[in-house]
Amino acid sequence: MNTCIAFIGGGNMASAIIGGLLKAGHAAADLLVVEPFEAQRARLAADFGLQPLAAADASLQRAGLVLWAVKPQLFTEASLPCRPHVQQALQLSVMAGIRSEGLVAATAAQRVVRAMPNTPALIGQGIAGLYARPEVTAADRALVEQVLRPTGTTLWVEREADLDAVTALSGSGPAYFFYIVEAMMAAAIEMGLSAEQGRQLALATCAGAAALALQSDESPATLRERVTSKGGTTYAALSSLQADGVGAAVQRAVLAAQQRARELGDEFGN
Ligand SMILES: NC(=O)C1=CN([C@@H]2O[C@H](COP(=O)(O)OP(=O)(O)OC[C@H]3O[C@@H](n4cnc5c(N)ncnc54)[C@H](OP(=O)(O)O)[C@@H]3O)[C@@H](O)[C@H]2O)C=CC1
Ligand SMILES: O=C(O)[C@@H]1CCC=N1
Repeated sequence: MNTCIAFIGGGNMASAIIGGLLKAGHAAADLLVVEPFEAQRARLAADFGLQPLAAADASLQRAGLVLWAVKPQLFTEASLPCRPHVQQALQLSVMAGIRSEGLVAATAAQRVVRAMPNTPALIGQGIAGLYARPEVTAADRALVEQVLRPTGTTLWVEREADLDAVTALSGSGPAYFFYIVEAMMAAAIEMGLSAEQGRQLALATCAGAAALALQSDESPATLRERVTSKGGTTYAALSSLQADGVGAAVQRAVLAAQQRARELGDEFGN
């Protein structure tokens, strides 16, 4: 891929994608980054050998793809100085909640793809939901897939509103998982294991369970039943989870994230 890519915002998500692109052989000279925060520019220079710009300038016109990775709250401010330079490029946004109409309005570009990645992208094991506006070509879609491939897998959705569900499920999802692991670790300590033993046992169990579910033809419900001996320990734990309404609470939590994604869209996304 010899497209020049400009990143607007060089934080966590941008760094995950930049790291993947460089590993996949993309030339550093064909990566531009606009990053106003000096310490972050220094980090990008040290980690990737890049020379980020402190502010947008005409060099952005080299970019065939502009990747938006600032916080949604800062999008309007970040887009103003970029607007004169990016109209011809394909726009790829990873910002939660900024709708594609808002991207068209702010950049005056027509070809806009929204992506919702997640933090396992940092180790190439992310999953990103993707939505393309009708003006986006098949070649544009292929380029987006190529850019995100080093960060993990991708999944296209047909309706833009579905990205709010993707955000709630897989975008924020790693945090739900860490929350459960934290609770398992706290229980380990309560039962007299060390924090490190608890961490190892909880994480290896979760990683193994996820790998098993991914490889198996059986549903997660069937796999759960296989762990659960009649009158045994798992049954005791699952009964406690059920009595505490944990399943319903998780569903409500995911819907709360979807609602927040919609609100961000209403606030910032046009
Ligand atoms: N973290 C996650 O799990 C996920 C995040 N996202 C989305 O990715 C986007 C980035 O998130 P994340 O990487 O975590 O955030 P970060 O805060 O790490 O990165 C954003 C970067 O943009 C910089 N920035 C601020 N203002 C401007 C500007 N005017 N022009 C250019 N750059 C600017 C920030 O600098 P400074 O620090 O000085 O403000 C910061 O370095 C968000 O929109 C988020 O919704 C999507 C999926 C998952
Ligand atoms: O919390 C957030 O808003 C972002 C979007 C998905 C993950 N982090």
